[in-house]
This record gives sequence, structure tokens and C-alpha cells, in this order.
Amino acid sequence: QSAQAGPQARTLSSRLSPLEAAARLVRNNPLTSRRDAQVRDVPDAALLKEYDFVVVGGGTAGCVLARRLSENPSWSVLLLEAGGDEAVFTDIPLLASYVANTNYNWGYHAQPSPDYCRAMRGKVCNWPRGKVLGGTSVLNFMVYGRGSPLDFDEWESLGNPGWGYRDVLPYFKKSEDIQVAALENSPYHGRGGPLSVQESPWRSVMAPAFIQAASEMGYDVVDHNGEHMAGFSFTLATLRNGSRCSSAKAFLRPVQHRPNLHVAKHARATRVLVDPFTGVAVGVEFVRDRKWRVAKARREVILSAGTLNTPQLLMLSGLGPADHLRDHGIRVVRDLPGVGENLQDHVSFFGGITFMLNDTVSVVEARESRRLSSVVDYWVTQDGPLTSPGGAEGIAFVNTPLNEQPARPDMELSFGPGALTGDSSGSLRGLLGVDSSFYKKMFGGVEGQDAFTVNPVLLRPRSRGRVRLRSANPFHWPLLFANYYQDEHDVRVMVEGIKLGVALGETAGYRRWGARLHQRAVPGCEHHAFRSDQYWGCAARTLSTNLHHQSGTCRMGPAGERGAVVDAQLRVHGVQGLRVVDASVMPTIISGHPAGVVYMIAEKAADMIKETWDH
Ligand SMILES: Cc1cc2nc3c(=O)[nH]c(=O)nc-3n(C[C@H](O)[C@H](O)[C@H](O)COP(=O)(O)OP(=O)(O)OC[C@H]3O[C@@H](n4cnc5c(N)ncnc54)[C@H](O)[C@@H]3O)c2cc1C
Repeated sequence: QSAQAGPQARTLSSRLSPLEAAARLVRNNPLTSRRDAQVRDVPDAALLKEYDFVVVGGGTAGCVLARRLSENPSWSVLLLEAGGDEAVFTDIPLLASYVANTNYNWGYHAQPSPDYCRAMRGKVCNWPRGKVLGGTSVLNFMVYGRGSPLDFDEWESLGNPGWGYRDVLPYFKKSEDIQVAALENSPYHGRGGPLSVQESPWRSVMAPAFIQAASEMGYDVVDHNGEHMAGFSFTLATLRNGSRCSSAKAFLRPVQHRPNLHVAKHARATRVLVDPFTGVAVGVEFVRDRKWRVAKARREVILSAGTLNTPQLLMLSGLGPADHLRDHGIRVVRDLPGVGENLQDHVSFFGGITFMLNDTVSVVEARESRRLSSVVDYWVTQDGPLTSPGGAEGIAFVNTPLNEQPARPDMELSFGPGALTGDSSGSLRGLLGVDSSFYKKMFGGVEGQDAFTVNPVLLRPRSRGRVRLRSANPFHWPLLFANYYQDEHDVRVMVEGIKLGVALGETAGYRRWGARLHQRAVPGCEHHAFRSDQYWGCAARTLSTNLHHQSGTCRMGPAGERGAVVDAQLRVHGVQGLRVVDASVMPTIISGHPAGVVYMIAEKAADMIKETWDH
């Protein structure tokens, strides 16, 4: 099993000769290696009047499309991205939560609600999204997953031919370059694709306890992306040489000099131009350097602006729920009631299951940042704690007693060798938006102490949120409604998941380190008996963190079906020359981490587009 074969915690460069270390330092030095991270920006004067394809959003999906479509030298492709280039620090896996606290994040948050996110500032959940080439793949925690094969069979059964597991598996493999020795010959993994997938080269000394817990909890150690999803594993992540492998790094940068590919950075699309009479998408209006411009598309416009921005752009273009558009004075081109609806996300309970430790075995930020060896390890040997993807060291997909499909787990338990107690810079709190008075009540007195976290994640929520326009002004944020736990069933499943998460932290391997559940009640839930179902239900609605896996707001479905926005070819219903290719097309959220699925969707879409035009 790959998960058992990986390296154990170790330190540093003592394994290298001084000469080797110096050579690596020069090669990996952030100051000398950054030039490759700059993507050539097309100056205004060089913009063409018309392109074959205009792709909006140079994010996770958009970079894949830019690469694949420009493989045909006779096609011209324009990629419009609202953000700029990645930075040195965005590459460092352990700093993932910092990135959300910078301008690389659009900075969205959901509308307040009394029913969830009560622990957050203003009772609003933060919904970070990447505003940078590479999009949210530059902000994310890099976990590489695909969900269950049954997720895709469900997509197909919902009227989307060509999206069953046997159809999509080749596209997962196409994008992937698996770099885990034990998986290289697996029929479920690809080699030689642009996207590097690795296990973190470094692990905490607690990591074996996680794998040991599998048998105690009745599970196997598995490759989650292989035959059986249920079970435990160390985290598989989109890493290259211990650094983040974003979509821009994997797909765009290596081909940026193709003469038929133009990339416009800091270019913000404001609407798709659709001829109201013919229903043909003819181009995109965008703003760069405060000037309004139009890029025309001969063949297609492709929206890859993500789950929150793609429906906003469609609505601004007159494609959406007619009444809602009229309320904002937008001329209705096509009444598409499903645009912005069906929003699904993975709500979680990060910080709610914190285990205090007797030993200095966890990752405590203040301690780590003083340890020069971690920095040297990272730059010289591409090893050490900084290579840990956002701190998520192990992942288990398990079944709560409420799950009716054991082959398709309904709960994830992720193990992090650190906790909110060690968040001295506040970057994790900043990412989540946790209110400071809540933090003090919950963790006051134990800040800086060793602890670890088990984070339960509700994989298949029944609740649905939505995206709506705040106004017809394209620079106004959309209104985002999370609606977590709107369906009471979701609370019941989460409560069962929390109990499994607590059981995980109480297994023998962790007891060895003196692990004990942080006993302080979640503020606002003190009136329930600690550890009762009522208590956990209240705690879940209070500390409703989420994994930022928002999907489904332009869902795929057959023509004529109310709520369907795109067909199985990802073409917008009722419009010609317009596709959506990003996380918004998922009809149902997958039971895992979605970025791998977004890559697959984009690879498949590129082939569908080529089939349409390649003759
Ligand atoms: C903090 C965080 C952690 C996560 N962790 C994981 C994880 O570990 N594993 C995982 O699988 N998933 C994770 N995710 C989710 C995952 O990264 C996303 O689902 C995925 O990247 C979405 O891809 P996308 O192509 O749909 O959108 P994005 O990657 O968000 O791309 C959209 C792009 O469009 C651009 N754009 C938007 N509007 C406009 C406009 N008007 N004009 C021009 N450009 C525009 C944006 O700037 C962006 O670059 C995480 C997400 C977050 C926020």
C-alpha cells in the first residue's frame, strides 16, 4: 500500500554533501527561479480583433483549456484572467492558509445566517476563491482526489451521457503524472501528464498513528482513487518537488510561448456578448487598465470563471432566471432558471475536534517559524514540514450509520498534525473567519500548546445554496447563500461523523502521545450535555467551517429539464457558441475533493470542443 510505504518524519540536509546542498539552493532559490512563474501578458496593442476561442478565467479549468485548445496551431486562443501571476510564498504547501489572507483571494463571503457559521465574524462564512493565474488551485490545500466512481455513474444517470466513471477515468489519467512509486503501475493512475501528484515527502511523528487507526476502526489502508474509496491513506496532493503544482504551473506556463495563445492578465470579463435575436455568443466584454474592451470569438466563448463567478457572468449577460434579471433591469436573452441554483459545498467542523497532547509532536506555528532548518529543508532538499499540503496529513473516507451506499462513503475525516491552538499568526482563523472572542472562549489558555485536529466533512449534503446578483454592476460581489444544514438530515449525518472523528482521535496510536479531547464546550452550546448528539448538532451549526468545494451552480442536465443550464457537451442551453467548463457544471457534488475532478472536466471538455471543430 502506498500509504504505508512513504517516508517518516525526518530532518534535513545532513543527508547532502555541502556541494550538493549549495547546488540545490541555487537551483531552487526563490529569487533565481521565479522568472518561470511569470506568464507573458499580451499587451493591448497586440490583442487580436477576433480569436477562435475566448476563455474567461485562467483558473484550474481555464489553464487546461488554454493549453489543450492551443495545441492546434491553426486556432487562436485568448485567455482572460482577472488576477496576475503566482508568488514565491503561494508555492509553499504549509502556507496554504496564508494565501487566502492576501489579494490572491477574491475575498467573498456568504450571506449571514442564524443557522450556521455562528462562530464566524458577523456570522458569515468566508468563501475564498483564487484571483490569480491558476485560480483556486493557487489557494487550495492541494489534496488530490476524485470522489467515488458512483458519483460519476450518478451524473450519467441524471441524463448526462458520456459522464459515467468508465468515460471519465481516461481523462483523470490524462492530466496526471503520479509520482508515488507504489501507484505508478496502477490502472487508476496516469503517468506523464502535466499535473504532478505526490505524497508530501515529510510527515509528522504522529502520522503512523493515523494509519494504525484504520484497522482499529474497521477500515483498510487504500488508494482512495483506486478500486475502493473507503479507507485510510496519507494525503495524495498536487505537489511537484515538494512545492504546490498549480494549474498554471502544470498546464499554462510550459506552453505560454505558443504564438497562437494570448494570455491577458488583470483582465476582468464583465459579460458575454450574445446576439439576442440569433442566440449566438459572439464575444466577451472585459475591462483592463480601466478601459473597456471587446474580444470577439469566431467559434466559441468558454466560461471557466468558477462556481461563483460563472453564474454571475451568465446573469449579467441576460442568461438566467428571467424574473431575477428583470428585477435588476437586465434584458433577458434566455430564461435559464437554473443559473446560480443547486449550489453544493462540503461543510465541515474544523477546530471542533481538537486533541491536546503531552508531547511536542505536533506542528505549532510559532515553534516552526523559529526553526531555520525547516526553511533550509524546503529550499534545499524540498523536504520538511513546509512541504505538508496545508497541514492535511491523512484522509479517511468512512461510512456513518446513516449511509445507505457503503461503497460511496458519506463522511471524510482528515487528520492534521496541528490545531487552531497553534495558529499564532491567525492565518487559519483568517481563512475561516473565526471571531476573535469565540476563539478566546474556546482556546484561551491553551494557545501555543501542542494539539492535533480531526476534521469531519459532510460529503453528500442534501442542502442547496445559491448565487444571485447583488446588482447589474459587474464589479459588485454576487450574493452567496450557503444554506448549510438547511436539511436536518445533514446535521444528523454530521453528528455521526463527529462521533467517528472523536473515536479516531481516541485510538491507541494517539493515546501514546497523551491525546485527550479538548473539553471546553463550543461557545453557545454550553447548555447541552457535552458530547451528546444535541451538543454536537449545536456545535456543527456554530463552527460550520467548510472545504470551499462550492459546485453545481450551472448544472449539467438534458434540455427541457428545469434547472439544467448546460447539456452533456457543456453547451449552455438555448445559446450557440457558449460553453461552461468549471466546477459549476457538476450536477451533484462529488464525495471527495473536487480539484482533480475540475481538471478531468476541462480535459474532457477540450476533447469535446476539438471534436466539434476539428474537421
Ligand atoms: C482554501 C481552499 C482550499 C481548497 N482545498 C482543496 C483541496 O485540497 N483539494 C481540492 O480538490 N479542492 C480544494 N479546493 C477547491 C478547489 O480548489 C476548487 O474546487 C477548484 O480549484 C475550482 O476550479 P474552477 O476552475 O472551477 O475555478 P477557479 O480555479 O476558481 O478558476 C476561476 C478563475 O476565473 C477567474 N475569474 C473569475 N471571474 C472572472 C472575470 N469576471 N474575469 C476574468 N477572470 C475571472 C478567477 O480569478 C480564477 O482564476 C479548495 C478551495 C479553497 C478556496
